[in-house]
Amino acid sequence: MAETTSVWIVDDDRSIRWVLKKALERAGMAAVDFETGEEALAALERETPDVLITDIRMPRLDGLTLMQRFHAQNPAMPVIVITAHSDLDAAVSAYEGGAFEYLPKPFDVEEAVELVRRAAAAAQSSAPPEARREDLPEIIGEAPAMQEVFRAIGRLSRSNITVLINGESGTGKELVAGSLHRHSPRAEKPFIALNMAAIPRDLMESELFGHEKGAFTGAHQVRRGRFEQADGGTLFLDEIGDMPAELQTRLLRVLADGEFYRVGAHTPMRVDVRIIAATHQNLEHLVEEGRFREDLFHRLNVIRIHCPALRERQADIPALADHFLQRAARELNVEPKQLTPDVQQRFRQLPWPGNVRELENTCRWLTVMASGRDVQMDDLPQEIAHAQPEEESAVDWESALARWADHKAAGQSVGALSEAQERLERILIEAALRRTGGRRQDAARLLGWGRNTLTRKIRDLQMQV
Ligand SMILES: Nc1ncnc2c1ncn2[C@@H]1O[C@H](COP(=O)(O)OP(=O)(O)OP(=O)(O)O)[C@@H](O)[C@H]1O
Repeated sequence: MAETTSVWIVDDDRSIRWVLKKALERAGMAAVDFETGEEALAALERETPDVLITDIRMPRLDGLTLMQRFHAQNPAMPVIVITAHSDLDAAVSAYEGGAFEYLPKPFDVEEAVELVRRAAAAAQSSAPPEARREDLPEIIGEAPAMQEVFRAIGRLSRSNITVLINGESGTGKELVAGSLHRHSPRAEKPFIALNMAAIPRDLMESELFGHEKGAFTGAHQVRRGRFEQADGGTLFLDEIGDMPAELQTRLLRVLADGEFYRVGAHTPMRVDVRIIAATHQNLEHLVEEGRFREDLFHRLNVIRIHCPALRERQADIPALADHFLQRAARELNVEPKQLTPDVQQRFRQLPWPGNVRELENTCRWLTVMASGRDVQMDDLPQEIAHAQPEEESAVDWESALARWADHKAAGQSVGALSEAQERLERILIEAALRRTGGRRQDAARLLGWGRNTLTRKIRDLQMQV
C-alpha cells in the first residue's frame, strides 16, 4: 500500500470519534471525523475515503442510510458499522446495502484499528488483478520452521485440496491461505476470507449462505452469501473453532455434496469452493470435548500446515522488522527507521504473544514515534521496554541446529546425524528426569516412551543419572 489509508469516522458521540481518530493516526492512517451523516455526505462530493466507520444510531441520518448512500457511489467501499448488540436486527436489515463489517460496542480500540486495516487491505486485494499483482504481500521467513511452510505451499500448488492451517493469532495464517490460493488453479477466481470469531452468531448463517428476500425481518432483498461469492475460488474460514454447532452441520453438508440453501430458500444452490480453514485452537481437544464435530474435523484435516509462533523463529525477526519499517515509511512518506543492534537483540528475545502482527504494529508505531532515524532502546513503547525476555526454553533451537549442521557439512564431518540424535536424546532425557525429580516412570511418560526404553537409552548413552 503506497498511499496512506484514509478513514472517515461518523459518530455523534464526540469521545468515540476522538478515541478512534487518535488510534488510527497513531497507526499511521489519515482519519477525518464527522458529527453527522450529512456532513460526511457533503464531503463525499469532493473526495472518497478508503474506509468508512459509522455508528448506526444517529439523529436524522442514521448509519445504515449513510452506508447505502456511500455504497451507491462506490459499491466496493469497506464500511465498518459500530453497533450495540441490541441493534443487531438493524444491522441485519442493512445487509442489502452491500458488504460491511461490525464493530460491536463496547470495542477495543486496537481491535478497531486492526479491523480498519484489514478492511482496507481486503478492498485492495479485490482490485483488478493487474493492480493487485504488485501489492502481493510477501511472506518473509528464513528460519527452518518457516521453510516447512514454504515447502508445503510448494507441494500443494496446482492442487485444490482442503487445508487446515493452525498457529497462534498473528502468525500469518491468512497470508499463507492467500498464497495457497494464488498458487492454485483457482488463482484467477475470488479468494474470500471470513473470520468466524468476528461475526455475531445470529448473522453467521446468512453471511455464509446468503438469504432470500423476506427470509427474516429486514431481509428486503436477496443476498448472496460468501459461499456463492467464492464460487470457483477459495473460501478462507478463519477461527473455524468458533463456528457454532448448527453451522458446523451445515458446513459439513456443503463439503459433502457441494450444495446448500440460502436462508429461507427451498431449492439448493450448487457451488464449487475450495475450503481453507484456520484456527489457533487445538481442534482435537475441541472434538474430545464435544465442541467440534469429529466428522467435520476429519474433512478439514486433510492437509495441515502449522504457522510457527514468532518466538520459535527468532532468526526471522530482524528481516521482518526491516520489512515492516520500510513499509510503514512508504505508507507515511517518511525516511525508513533502522533498529540499533541492541534494539534488534531485544526484539529477538521478546516473547511476542501477538506474533508477526504485534511486530508489524510496533514497527508502525516506531515509524511515527521514534525521534531519530535510528531506533534506540529509549524509543521503545512501554510494554516492550518492560516485557520479560523470552525464557531460554523457547529459543529458536532449530536455527541454531541448522547452523551447526551447516558447519558440520562444510567441515565434511561424517556421522553428524547420529551425533545430533545422541545429543538431542541426552538433552531431552535430562530435562525429563530433572522435571520429575529422577522418577523414571514419570520421565518416560513425559518423553512418550515406555519405562524400559528409557532405561535402555540411559544405558546406551552411558548417562550418569
Ligand atoms: N511471514 C510473514 N512475512 C510478512 N508479513 C507477515 C508474515 N506473517 C504475518 N505477516 C503479517 O502479519 C499480519 C498478521 O498476519 P495474518 O493476518 O495472516 O495472521 P493470522 O494468523 O491469520 O492472524 P489471526 O489468526 O489473528 O487472524 C498481517 O499484516 C501479515 O501481512
